Amino acid sequence: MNILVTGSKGQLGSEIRDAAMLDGGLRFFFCDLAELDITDRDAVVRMCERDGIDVIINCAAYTAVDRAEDDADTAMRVNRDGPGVLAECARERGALLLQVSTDYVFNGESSVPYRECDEVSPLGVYGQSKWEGEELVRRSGASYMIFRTSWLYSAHGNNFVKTMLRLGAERDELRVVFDQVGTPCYAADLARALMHVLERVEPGVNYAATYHFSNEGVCSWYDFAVMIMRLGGLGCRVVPIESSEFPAKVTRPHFSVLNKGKIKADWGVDVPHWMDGLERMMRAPLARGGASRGDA
Ligand SMILES: NC(=O)C1=CN([C@@H]2O[C@H](COP(=O)(O)OP(=O)(O)OC[C@H]3O[C@@H](n4cnc5c(N)ncnc54)[C@H](OP(=O)(O)O)[C@@H]3O)[C@@H](O)[C@H]2O)C=CC1
Ligand SMILES: Cc1cn([C@H]2C[C@H](O)[C@@H](COP(=O)(O)OP(=O)(O)O[C@H]3O[C@@H](C)C(=O)[C@@H](O)[C@H]3O)O2)c(=O)[nH]c1=O
Repeated sequence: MNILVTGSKGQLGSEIRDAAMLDGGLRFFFCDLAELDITDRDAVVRMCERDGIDVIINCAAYTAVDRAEDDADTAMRVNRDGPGVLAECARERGALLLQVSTDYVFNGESSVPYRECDEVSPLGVYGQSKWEGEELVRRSGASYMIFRTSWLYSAHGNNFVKTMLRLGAERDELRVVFDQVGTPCYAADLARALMHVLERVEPGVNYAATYHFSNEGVCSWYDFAVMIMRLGGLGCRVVPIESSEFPAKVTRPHFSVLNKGKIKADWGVDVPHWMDGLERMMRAPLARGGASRGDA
């Protein structure tokens, strides 16, 4: 099976690359923006033909949540139009598309973990663009699976954990919101789940499914920050604040925990607890800085 990974130098793409090294059965082709812009239809078709691609894993995205409010055109182009291009190409060649999406498609008004069939109502441009990307994939006629995840972090690239480790080493005190509740997801665990599914897909089956995947458990960004400081051995005090006290362009959902029952039932995917994921990430050589393309 020949697998194209787009946006391969981001957090998830990098973790898939690491996971792929341990898996001999699948043949991967990794491309980031410099090699393949997912919005460039001709380039996507050419590359898929050249490499005989059977599966596309789309890790390319515009992930700057606040910046997207002022740069909606780019966010929409990458997060909506890009998956549309990939889905069309997948349909034409009978390939399978794995699209990655977000908990930010929900408005956070629920008090129980979101299921795949729950109504979406994004609060900002980023969430809206990801939802519209999902819809283009669903309507394309391609064989697809959409994986919504949340609060992704990795030793590769930039994310909340690395920001907390950096700021925690510089400051005595950090103020972090306690009224946004969700579940962090170690990108290595999502990468492993995607590999697990890929190893079990059956040729010729037309998949059309949406799944939720993050780590197990529930916490606020405040709880997450406290645990990061503790595991990082940092003395920085973390002060809980309300979202209104942390200036941001866009409102984040107050509750965006995902229910992962469906992916566990359909594929037998193993889901580690978020604290377990965080412990493993902190042991990775790049966790506290070091050279990673995403850190530039
Ligand atoms: N980060 C998070 O907290 C969460 C992410 N997700 C979703 O998970 C997926 C993976 O996210 P993550 O790994 O964090 O993303 P990153 O932002 O780490 O990586 C995205 C990659 O896509 C590249 N890219 C941007 N535009 C294009 C384009 N037009 N064509 C090809 N590549 C492009 C980026 O390049 P460059 O850096 O040069 O722009 C970057 O290398 C995304 O779909 C995201 O929406 C879901 C929930 C949480
Ligand atoms: C740095 C910092 C952030 N915060 C808040 C801001 C925000 O509400 C929350 C998390 O900060 P971030 O900037 O990481 O948040 P954000 O960019 O909203 O993270 C999101 O990214 C996109 C791509 C997703 O798909 C989501 O699942 C989610 O991971 O913590 C503090 O309260 N104090 C701080 O010192």
